[in-house]
Parts: sequence; structure tokens; C-alpha cells
Amino acid sequence: MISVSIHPAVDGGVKPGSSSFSGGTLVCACADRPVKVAIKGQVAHNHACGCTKCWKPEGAKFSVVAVTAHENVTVLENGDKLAVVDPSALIQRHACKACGVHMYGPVERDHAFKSLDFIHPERFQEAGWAGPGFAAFVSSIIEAGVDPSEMDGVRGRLKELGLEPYDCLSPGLMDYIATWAAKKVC
Ligand SMILES: N[C@@H](CCC(=O)N[C@@H](CSCO)C(=O)NCC(=O)O)C(=O)O
Ligand SMILES: [Zn+2]
Ligand SMILES: [Zn+2]
Repeated sequence: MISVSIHPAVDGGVKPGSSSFSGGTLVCACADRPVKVAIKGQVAHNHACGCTKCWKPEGAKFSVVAVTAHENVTVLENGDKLAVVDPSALIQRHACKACGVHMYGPVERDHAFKSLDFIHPERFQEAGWAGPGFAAFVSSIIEAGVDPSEMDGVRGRLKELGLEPYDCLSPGLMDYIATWAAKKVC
């Protein structure tokens, strides 16, 4: 049986990152004047995300998305092609207007993730970025058009790949957000 496709970067097995990876350049999909963004250091909290807002390559059910500190992000070339996808969203996803690839998404609002940027490590020119460690917003793929009857197969495949499926973020990240919220309210 052909296994369920999750994302081209993980369908053949999740690749571990290299301890010597010290950052690189994200490049959009344009042949002409591609947007280039430099990222310093290894990425953190890389995960597969099933939400409808994250950029996915053609045909993928999930995105692969990680975070880095905003100070590690520098637009190198063709930044004039970037526009914010949804200015009302928490993550200010800066996408290439020509090819649609999301290049970086800063969180500027008062939130546990403030000063972090969401990026898609598959757009690195270089190899060695840390692979995804879990799958988030799995049920959200239904919102993107996946038939609910496919969900057992999708969750089964994610587990097989070592990407524990969650319908929100991982427990560690949810606890982190809740801890931040608890401190803020009191
Ligand atoms: N069911 C919705 C969920 C969208 C959503 O909340 N996405 C998360 C995860 S994005 C990367 O992990 C989120 O934090 N979004 C904030 C934002 O998008 O600004 C859907 O699928 O659309
Ligand atoms: Zn582009
Ligand atoms: Zn997402």
C-alpha cells in the first residue's frame, strides 16, 4: 500500500539536523529575483503543522515550520517582493508576492511567542537544519479539504515517522503559553 503523504521533506523519513549547522539562507521559489533571507543559528521547535495558515508546498497536507529569534533574521535580497499575508494574524507571515512562499513570520504582539519568527526550514539552501519533532494542528487539515475518513491513516503515518500528532501545539509548548498567560493575568 502507498503510504499517506505528509510533506516531501519527511515522507522518506525525518532527517536529523547537524550539530554543526550554524544557519543559512532561505530562498523563495522564484526563478527571477528570488527573495533571500539570512537566518543565524539552528532553528528551534521545528514541527509539521496542519493549520490552514502556514505555507505548504504544492500537494502537501502539512507545512514544516520552526522558530528562530527575530534578531537572527535578515532580509538579504529582493525584500520589495514581500507582503504580509494577514495583518490581523498573530504571526505576521511575510510572503513573496510572486511565488507565494512565506519567508518569515514575526510575532510582534504581546504573546508568549513575542520576538520569535516562524520560518520554513525546507527553504534553506543548506542542509543540516533540525528536523521536525512533532505534528501540530493535525485536525486542521480537514479545514483545508482533507476528508475526515483519512485522519486515522494520517495520524498513523505521523506516528510511524516519529511525529507525535497533536490537534494544537505539543504539550510542552502549550504549557509554555499557559504559563505565560497565567503570569500575565495575576
Ligand atoms: N484551525 C486553524 C488553526 C490556525 C492556528 O491557530 N495555527 C497556529 C499554528 S501555526 C504554526 O504552528 C497558530 O499559532 N496560528 C497563529 C497565526 O496563524 O497567526 C486553521 O487551520 O486555520
Ligand atoms: Zn518568490
Ligand atoms: Zn500552522
